[in-house]
Amino acid sequence: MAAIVDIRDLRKVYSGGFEALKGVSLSIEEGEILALLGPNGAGKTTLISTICGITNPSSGQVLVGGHDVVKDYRGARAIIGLVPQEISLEPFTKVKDTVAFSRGLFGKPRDDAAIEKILKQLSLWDKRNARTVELSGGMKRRVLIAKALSHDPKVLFLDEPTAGVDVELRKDMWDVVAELKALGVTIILTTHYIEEAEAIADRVGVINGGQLLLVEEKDALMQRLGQKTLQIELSESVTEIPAALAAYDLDLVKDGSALRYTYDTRAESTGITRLLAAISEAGLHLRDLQTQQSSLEDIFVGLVKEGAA
Ligand SMILES: Nc1ncnc2c1ncn2[C@@H]1O[C@H](COP(=O)(O)OP(=O)(O)OP(=O)(O)O)[C@@H](O)[C@H]1O
Repeated sequence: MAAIVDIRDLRKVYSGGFEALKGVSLSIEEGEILALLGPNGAGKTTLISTICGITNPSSGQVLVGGHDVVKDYRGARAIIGLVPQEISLEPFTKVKDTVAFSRGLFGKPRDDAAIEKILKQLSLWDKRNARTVELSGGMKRRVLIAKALSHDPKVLFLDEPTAGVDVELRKDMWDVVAELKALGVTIILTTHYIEEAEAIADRVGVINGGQLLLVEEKDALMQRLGQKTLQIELSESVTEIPAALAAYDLDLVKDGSALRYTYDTRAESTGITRLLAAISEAGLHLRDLQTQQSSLEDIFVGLVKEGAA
């Protein structure tokens, strides 16, 4: 698959001197869903705004469909749909008119059939004559997506599409994203929620402090997030892991006074029962047990440490 978005060493220093992007490089394939995961202030919105040509980069380059977003803004913007974080709609305009107006802004000729198709895709057809002020929050978000799709973009950016949205509506939004992907739209979304990335993304990028810490296939990343450790404190320290326990993924920690077992919470069996029996059979006695779940936080910390090493 070809890259539809190509980001090369992108840096953004805001006028006050704050460096919000510190050299981000990333290629996004046509047809994929990429979730950019990161805490508040990580630089997600700055990255999306720069790709969409709303914020100018301090250095580096972004190509969308081969168009440079600075030198050929119109060419790039024509194939980009952007759903901003904030809901801002003309309250008294009808749904179908607000979507048709967005299409006009891109210089596209009026096309009632195209607007009908988009409204039907987003389950808004029944509401086409409603004024946006009359809609629920979830419907308003759908209207924003319809507006972003009105000029038939190839790439859709969703900036925190489910921030402050309840669980049911969030799932609804995930279905919408899946349907758009099925239509061949490339989707880049930002989120704070790991479960959101898990539910819909093909790849996940983790961004923090203006740096892209990793970009990985979702399945591989989630496997790491699903790992848990069990720390087995021993009554008496050992100098090495007994040969009888070689089959288990164990590390000797705390100067031999504890064993650390790493397991996958998603596996059918964690192997803990067998491990504890094997430890007992090997003649070791337990003093205490502790479990710890690896979290995105751990991954951040691990990555930041690796970066600093
Ligand atoms: N116009 C601006 N001028 C100066 N600093 C800014 C500006 N916009 C954003 N920043 C700073 O850049 C950093 C990244 O902000 P950005 O909005 O990109 O983060 P984010 O990851 O989208 O966060 P959130 O999840 O809170 O939306 C923040 O520290 C923010 O305060």
